Amino acid sequence: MSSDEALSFSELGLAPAILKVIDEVGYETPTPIQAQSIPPLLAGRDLLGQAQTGTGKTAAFSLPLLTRLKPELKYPQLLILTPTRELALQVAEAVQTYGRHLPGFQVLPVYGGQNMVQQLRQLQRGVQVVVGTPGRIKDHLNRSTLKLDRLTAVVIDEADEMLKMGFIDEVEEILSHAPADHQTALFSATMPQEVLKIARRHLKEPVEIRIKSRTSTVEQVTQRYWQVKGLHKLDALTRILEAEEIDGMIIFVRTKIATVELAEKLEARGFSSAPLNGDMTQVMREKTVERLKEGSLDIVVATDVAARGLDVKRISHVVNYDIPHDTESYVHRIGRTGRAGREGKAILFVAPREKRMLAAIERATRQPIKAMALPSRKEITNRRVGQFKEQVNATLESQDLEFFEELIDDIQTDYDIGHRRIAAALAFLLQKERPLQMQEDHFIQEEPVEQRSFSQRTERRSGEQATCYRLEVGRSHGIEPGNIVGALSNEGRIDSRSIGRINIFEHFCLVDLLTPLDPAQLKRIRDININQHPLLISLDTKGASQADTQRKTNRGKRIVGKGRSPAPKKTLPRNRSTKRS
Ligand SMILES: Nc1ncnc2c1ncn2[C@@H]1O[C@H](COP(=O)(O)OP(=O)(O)OP(=O)(O)O)[C@@H](O)[C@H]1O
Ligand SMILES: [Mg+2]
Repeated sequence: MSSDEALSFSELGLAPAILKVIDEVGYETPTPIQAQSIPPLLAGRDLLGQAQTGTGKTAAFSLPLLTRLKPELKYPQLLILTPTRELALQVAEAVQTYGRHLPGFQVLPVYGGQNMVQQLRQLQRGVQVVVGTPGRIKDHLNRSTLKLDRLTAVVIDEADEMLKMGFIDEVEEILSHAPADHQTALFSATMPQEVLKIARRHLKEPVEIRIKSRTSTVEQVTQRYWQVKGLHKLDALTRILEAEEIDGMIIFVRTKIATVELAEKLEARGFSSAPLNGDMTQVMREKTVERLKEGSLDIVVATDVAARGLDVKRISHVVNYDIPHDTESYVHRIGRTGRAGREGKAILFVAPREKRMLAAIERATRQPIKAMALPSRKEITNRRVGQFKEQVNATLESQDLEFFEELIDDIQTDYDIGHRRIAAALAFLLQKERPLQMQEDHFIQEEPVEQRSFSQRTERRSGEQATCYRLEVGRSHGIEPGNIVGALSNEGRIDSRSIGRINIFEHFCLVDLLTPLDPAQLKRIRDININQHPLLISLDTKGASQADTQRKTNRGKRIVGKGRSPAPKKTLPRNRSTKRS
C-alpha cells in the first residue's frame, strides 16, 4: 500500500460540502483509485485511471472535479461522456448526489430517447455538469443548444470503449468544441494496449494510475464455467436458477433477439425476468433497470448494453449464457456483481468450440475459471420438496384451517379413504404446474448428419495409383489431426499410416486415406453411429468446395456431444440405416 491509500477523505483536500455528502452516504475510507486520483485531479492534472470494476471510479473523478467547479456560474463546466444511456443516467444521479450541498448546483443527463424539449429547458436554466452519450450531445452541439466553450474539465468514463471505432469520431468531434486548455480524465477497468496509445493522444502530461491487482477481475467474484454438454443451455440455466441462492441476476446473451427470447422462456418456466437491449424504448430500458434495483424483478437478460458501469447492488449473479466476444467484455460483464467489496458469482457457458475463448479469458484475467457440475435432478427435487414442506408448515402455522379440516373429514367419509391418501392427492394437485419431482431435461438434439455418401477415386501419387477416400471431419469440436488418426483407427480400424493429406479448414478437415480399405473396414466406417462419434461426419469424394457448401448449410444446426448418447429415442439419426456405396 502506498502512503496515499492511508489518507482519509478529509485529508484529501475536498470541499466541505462534498465531505458532508461522503459522510452522509457512509463512505468510510477512499478506495485506492480514489486515494490516488483525487489529489492530481484537484491539482488540475490530466489523468488516466484504471481500476477494477466496482471500486468507485465514479467518485474518484466526481469528488475532485466537483470541488473545482464554480456553482455560482450557470454554464457547463464539466462534461462526462459515457457509452450507454443507462450509464449516463446513473453517473448523473451519482454526481447529483455528490454535489447536492453545493449551492445552486445542477447536473443534466443528456441521452437519446429522452424528451429534447425538457432537456432544452433545463440547459437554458443553467447546469454546471452535463453527463451524456456522444450521439445526443452532438445533436445539441449541432443545434447550438449546448455550449461547451467554457468547459474546464472532461471525463471519459469507460474510456477504452469510448475511444474504439464507432465512438471515437463522435468523441473527438465533441472535444473540438471544448477550450484547448481543459483538463481531461479517462477512466476504465480495462485498457488494452492499442487503445492506450489513442488515450494518451488526448491527454497532456497525464498522471497514469493503475491500481495493481493480481487479477483483472474482482477477487470476491467466484467464477465458474459449465461446459455445454448433454443438456440444452436453457435447461442448465433453469437448474442453476433453482439451485443457487440468487438475489438479482444479469444474464448476458449475444443478440437483441436472444434477450427477448430467453426472457420469455424463463418467464414461461416461472422465473420473473425481462430483456434489456438497445432496441427497446428508453422508457422501458430505464424501467427495467429500476425494477431490478428495487427488487420487483430478479433476472435481466441483456446484451452488452448492460456490460459496463451499471451499479446495481443486489446483483448476486452474472451468467454469460453466450460467451463474450473479447476478454474485456468478460471483465466488465462479471463486474456487474461483487461491487464495492461485496461477494458475487459468475457463471460462464462454454460450448466445445468456445474452449479457446475460455483459455483467452483465463489468460487475460490471470485467473483460472473452475469447471462446475450442474446440480443433479435429485438435488433439484430435494430442494423443491424442502420448499414445499416449508410452505405446508407455514400454512399450518398461519392460517385458520377449520373449514378445510371439515372438508377433509367429508372426503374421508364419502370415499372411505384415509387422511394420508387424501393429503397425497392434494399434494399432487398442488404441484401439477411445477412438479415436485424434476422431469427429464431436454437433451441436446444431436442433429442427424446428412447423407454419408461413400465412394472412392483413384489418384496418382508419387507416380503410383492410389485409392483415396475423402472424409469430412468435424473440427469445430476441438478435434485435431492427431485424434482423427486415433479415432479412425479405433473405430474404423484404419491404420494411421493410411492417413494421407489432411486439409484443415475453419470448421472441418478433409482427410485423404491413401490405402484402399477392405470391405470390412468400409462397412465398419459406414456403420459408425456418427452422432456418437463426431469425428466421422461425412465421406465425400467431390473435394473441398462442395464439402464447404455442405458445411455452411450444416453450420450451427449440429451440436454433437462427443461420446454422449443422444438420450431420447426420437433424436436418433434418421438415416442411420441408410447404406450407400
Ligand atoms: N469509498 C467508498 N466506500 C464505499 N463504497 C464506495 C466508495 N466509493 C464508491 N463506493 C460505491 O461503490 C459502488 C461502485 O462504484 P462505481 O460505480 O463508481 O464503480 P466503478 O469503479 O466505476 O465500476 P465499473 O468499472 O463497473 O464502472 C457504488 O455503489 C458506490 O456508491
Ligand atoms: Mg464506472
